[in-house]
Amino acid sequence: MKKYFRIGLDVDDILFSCNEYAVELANREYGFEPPMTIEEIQSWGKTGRRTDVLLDYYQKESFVKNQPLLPGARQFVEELSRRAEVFFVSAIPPKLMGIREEQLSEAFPMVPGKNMILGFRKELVNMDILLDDGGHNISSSSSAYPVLMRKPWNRHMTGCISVNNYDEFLTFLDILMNPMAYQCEGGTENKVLALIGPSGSGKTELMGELMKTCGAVRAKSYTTRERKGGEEEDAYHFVTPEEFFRLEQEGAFFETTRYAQNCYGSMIKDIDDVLAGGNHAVMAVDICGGIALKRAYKKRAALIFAERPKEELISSVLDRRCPREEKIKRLVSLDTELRNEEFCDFTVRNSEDLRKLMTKI
Ligand SMILES: Nc1ncnc2c1ncn2[C@@H]1O[C@H](COP(=O)(O)OP(=O)(O)OP(=O)(O)O)[C@@H](O)[C@H]1O
Ligand SMILES: Nc1nc2c(ncn2[C@@H]2O[C@H](COP(=O)(O)O)[C@@H](O)[C@H]2O)c(=O)[nH]1
Repeated sequence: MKKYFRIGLDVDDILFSCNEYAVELANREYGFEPPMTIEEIQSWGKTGRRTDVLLDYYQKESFVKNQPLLPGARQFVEELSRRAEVFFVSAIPPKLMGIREEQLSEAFPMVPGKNMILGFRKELVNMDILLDDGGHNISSSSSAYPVLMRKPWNRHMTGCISVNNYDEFLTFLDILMNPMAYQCEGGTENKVLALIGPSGSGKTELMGELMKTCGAVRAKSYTTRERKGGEEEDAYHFVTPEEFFRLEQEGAFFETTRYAQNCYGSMIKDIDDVLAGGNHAVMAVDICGGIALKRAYKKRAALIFAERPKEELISSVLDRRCPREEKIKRLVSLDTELRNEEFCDFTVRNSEDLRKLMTKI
């Protein structure tokens, strides 16, 4: 069967451990006290911090030769190869390209050598989907769907399609390849109504409307962000970053995301309790939350895109009572988020549209 999708996979920290392995070697070589952790890696290139020593490892032959294969990487590539044509897209210095080629052929014999694209100009690579952990590679990608693999060093990335692991990526691929299996339709069953859209698009307003007019009940999520001026006290469970990370470590969340440098997460029990109580569950999520909801609830999840003219979105963010830095991040991600409409089941412009939609579903 012809495989229609071309998927480009970054290699470092997608298939082989890179930053984590370098941190391990650096701690051994330099005896850092306290030991260096991957949480300290906050961006690419030299930063004037102790993590700069890591950059030397990436140039070493012995480093590339010994990078450990990440758990599940082989099965992931095998699975992808069954569904699509897989390419490796790896930024590697020219002198190390031969070693990378050997490393990839040995670990992934199912991918032909001609599908290795090695070099630093990733922005020229035009795949259907690119999976990469480098925020700069995602922002500059010419691929149709750049997907970010969430790692500590790309937490600043906002509004883009991102996944936390191989399973989430496979779900995203499935949604693209079999959209009809996920398309929300009418029926009597209560739904999970997920409002999606850029900052200021009216998600909170529409959520209030759904609660008032359709008896929908909000599944409240968790966030580490500060309550914004004028926001209701129970808009979220407002928690400290420490509390959020504790819950995350305990596996309490069924999905989490990062937005404008803050953490957000929701719990499946909160949604299921609303459904079990005989109501529609409603929540506002970013596109990553939308994908996670489709993974869990398939057709029962209605992704509703809140559309609003761009000028109004900008004006709404400028008026938001929150730190200036946060406003900038929200504005920068507007265009990326507008593109996410294509993954939603429905688009609404106002409460009138929403009321009409609710009579259909
Ligand atoms: N269609 C609309 N027309 C005019 N004003 C609107 C519209 N939708 C929302 N607003 C106003 O814009 C502001 C932002 O709306 P809202 O908080 O609902 O957006 P949001 O998508 O939840 O934003 P964020 O993700 O930033 O929290 C609010 O003051 C709201 O009253
Ligand atoms: N994936 C998830 N996204 C969430 C969740 N709670 C909120 N959000 C989305 O984050 C951004 C920012 O929210 P804001 O209230 O600070 O404007 C927005 O797109 C929300 O819809 C969640 O639990 N999971």
